[in-house]
Amino acid sequence: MATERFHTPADVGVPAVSAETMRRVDRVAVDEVGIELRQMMENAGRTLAAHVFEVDSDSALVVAGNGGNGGGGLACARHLANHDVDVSLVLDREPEELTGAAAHQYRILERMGITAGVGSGAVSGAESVSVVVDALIGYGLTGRVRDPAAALIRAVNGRGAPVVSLDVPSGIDATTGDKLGVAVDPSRTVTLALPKTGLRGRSEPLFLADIGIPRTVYRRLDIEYVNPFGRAWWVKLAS
Ligand SMILES: NC(=O)C1=CN([C@@H]2O[C@H](COP(=O)(O)OP(=O)(O)OC[C@H]3O[C@@H](n4cnc5c(N)ncnc54)[C@H](O)[C@@H]3O)[C@@H](O)[C@H]2O)[C@@H](O)CC1
Ligand SMILES: [K+]
Repeated sequence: MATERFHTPADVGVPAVSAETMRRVDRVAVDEVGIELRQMMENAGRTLAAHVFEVDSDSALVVAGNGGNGGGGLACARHLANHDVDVSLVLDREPEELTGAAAHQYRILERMGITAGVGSGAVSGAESVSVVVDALIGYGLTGRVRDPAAALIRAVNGRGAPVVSLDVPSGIDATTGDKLGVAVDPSRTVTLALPKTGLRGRSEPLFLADIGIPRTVYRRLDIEYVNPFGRAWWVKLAS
């Protein structure tokens, strides 16, 4: 099967990958090349913050889950706060239940004096939100979206504020593009490293962020890759 490609404005073709292939890319980057997940996450969070600035930089609500997607969103929250954005935070679980990279990122925010609300009521009740960051679920979605994430997604859509989704809109299967029950309806999506096949044909603008994965990673996996970024840190993509 021919590789599906997205295209940059300069007409560079970028291969689209399934969740499974993306997971392999991440694994090779970490295990074979020695790039730590937190390094990539820092780049993801910073670029995501830059996109929030482009949409509106007054006040942001970051909605985060417990995986790598949530970790990127929490890193973004830190960058936003450092740049004087009024940040509020909502998690899909109690902070004590966070694990791994998400717990690490959250602990930093706590020490900065930023604490999270939990659940959909905290999304609906948050005051003055000019943009929402959707970092609930990325390519790690498994099966139909369950509560409390499902209720959080409905509450995010219900706010009517512009939404920036990290990697894939939460609730969309990264490989197939299927809505698994309920999904965030973003005003833009910032996907990481390579576009996911499930993002093909979506109506919101799509951007590809450079999270620092060198081409040797793609070469090791026989993924045909030409630098799509030029000298920039992100690029717009068309499918
Ligand atoms: N190179 C990398 O590995 C990087 C990955 N990053 C992000 O990490 C993501 C992948 O991370 P993970 O594999 O941890 O997975 P995700 O973070 O995509 O998904 C796991 C989260 O989704 C929830 N979830 C999954 N299925 C659900 C369902 N059916 N109903 C309700 N909740 C559900 C889990 O409870 C958990 O909170 C990517 O999409 C990307 O955004 C970034 O943080 C940067 C670096
Ligand atoms: K997301």
